[in-house]
Amino acid sequence: MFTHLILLFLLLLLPFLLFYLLDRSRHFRYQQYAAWPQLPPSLVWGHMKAMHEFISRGDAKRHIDIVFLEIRKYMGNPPLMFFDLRPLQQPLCVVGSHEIAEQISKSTKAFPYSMSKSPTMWQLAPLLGPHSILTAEGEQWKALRKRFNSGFAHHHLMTLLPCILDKAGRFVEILDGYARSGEEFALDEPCVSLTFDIIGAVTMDTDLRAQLGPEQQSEIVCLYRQLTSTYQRDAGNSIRWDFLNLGVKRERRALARRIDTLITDHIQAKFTEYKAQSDDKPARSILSLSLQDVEHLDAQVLQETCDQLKSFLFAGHDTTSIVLQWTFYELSRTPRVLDMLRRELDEIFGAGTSAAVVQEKLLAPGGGDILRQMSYTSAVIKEILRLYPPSGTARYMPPGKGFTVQLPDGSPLCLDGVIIYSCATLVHRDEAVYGPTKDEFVPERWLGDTDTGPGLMDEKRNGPDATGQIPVSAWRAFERGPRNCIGQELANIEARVILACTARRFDFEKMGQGALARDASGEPILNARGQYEVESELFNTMKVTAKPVDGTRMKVRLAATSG
Ligand code: HEM
Repeated sequence: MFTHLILLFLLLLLPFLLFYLLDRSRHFRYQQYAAWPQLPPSLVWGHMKAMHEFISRGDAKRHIDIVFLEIRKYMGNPPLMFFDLRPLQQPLCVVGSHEIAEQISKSTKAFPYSMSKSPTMWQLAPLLGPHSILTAEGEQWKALRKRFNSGFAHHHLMTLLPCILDKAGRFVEILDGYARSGEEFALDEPCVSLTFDIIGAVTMDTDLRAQLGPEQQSEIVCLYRQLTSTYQRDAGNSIRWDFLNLGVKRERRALARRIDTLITDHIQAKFTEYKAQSDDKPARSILSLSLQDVEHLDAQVLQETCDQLKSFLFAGHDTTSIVLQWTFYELSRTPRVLDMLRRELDEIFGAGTSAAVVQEKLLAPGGGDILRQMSYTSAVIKEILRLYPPSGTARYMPPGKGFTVQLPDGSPLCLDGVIIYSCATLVHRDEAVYGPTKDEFVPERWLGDTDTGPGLMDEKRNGPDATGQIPVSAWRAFERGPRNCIGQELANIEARVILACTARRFDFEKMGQGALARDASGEPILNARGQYEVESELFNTMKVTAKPVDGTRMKVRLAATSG
């Protein structure tokens, strides 16, 4: 009898419960973020269904940034877009206006280190380590940045030029081999190996031997490659399901532990070596600089240093290899730019195109200044990073912090409680800033302004583009503010050196996706913008960062001018 009464009571309660849930859902879906620009939400699916529809309109492997570009256009170019992905993910706001992106990244009195990083970055903990500079906050982050800043300063990196040139020389040999054999290959592989070798030498003071192939490369490289591949299994998907896959999590933890052991052993050996070294022959790597003031290598310093080396390996190899791949591709289909670039390199380095010629010039007294003279080369790199930024930044402020930005129409918007994705791809392709050529490869737009550093925070230049100049905050491939990229100078030096060694020596030809279209006589078709037409567009896919979808399949030949 009593049980019946309870059942009856529950039955009577059910409509109220349903009404309450419906009311809450309505609030979540329709009212809570009603002021934010968004696609029409569905009561059940939020924006998941609408997003899925956009994704299905093209190749499902395209990077989510490309889908965001399409949604922004559909929505009439709002400065930011809200996506309700609850309950699968927290609400997401994608920012495409440089004025708002700048407010998110800059230091203010209330938020000196800018908005906090997003908790979604914890997915990368096995790759970066739990104490990574990329995810650290507050004073802990500040101390790490201080400890490593001097290692990434220009004058220190210039002392590492011989080692960068040495690795670039090996890269040229590998491409020479492909040119001789004429075989098709994925350019991603030699580019990643090259940047692995450079980052290993520059930061860890070790030869990772990544360019020597699978048999000879260091175990760290093999394990790191295995670990990154666990993040690429659902490449292209915007909603990541691997958080539900406990097997993948276990695999990542096991790989991360083995990498940690190798790196901590390496740090201990180097520490002993540095302490035994005489002061007149100091080691030059970023690791040695960071251990300079360390008297005793306790467990905490060891783990912290290990996490930073892992973070440098991750952040420092993938991004730069992407820049190289897109640069070689765009050069292969833009003869005007290739010609200008080669002319600049001829003027600076003379007629010979071998890596040895470049090495000799750059290592001669005053050689470092040559890198500064490479203005067209720098404009090419800056333009590639505008069109194909490998990553953006994801931030989050818990509810109640009061992190408020001003929208372009002057109204305030509190960003608390929402994952904020400041999307460099959207900012870099904003028609209001870059005009009708926003999607075109035009390095000339940067001539006279090839700097990729923080730039001056001039209010006028950050405001609407009244002067015709591109506002400094509208180029943010390395992000801006206190959490900007610590390795940007290294990336710039690497890219310039590698282009100096290769751009005149090789002609690349894209195979498959992005291959040149040809007329009836087999000649490539030059369009009005000075670019060869392609059969299908090459595009980025999500592989932790944004990478060309097919690994950039290429053939390479020795250029007619090479000698
Ligand atoms: C073209 C190459 C590169 C690009 C486009 C790039 C881009 C970026 C971006 C967008 C961020 C901000 C990430 C965020 O907010 O979550 C960042 C941070 C960072 N990058 Fe790079 N990066 C490049 C090369 C490098 C290199 C060569 C290194 C060398 C170690 C490096 C190390 C780092 C580190 C440690 C941070 C975190 C800085 C901090 O929070 O204090 N990056 N990078």
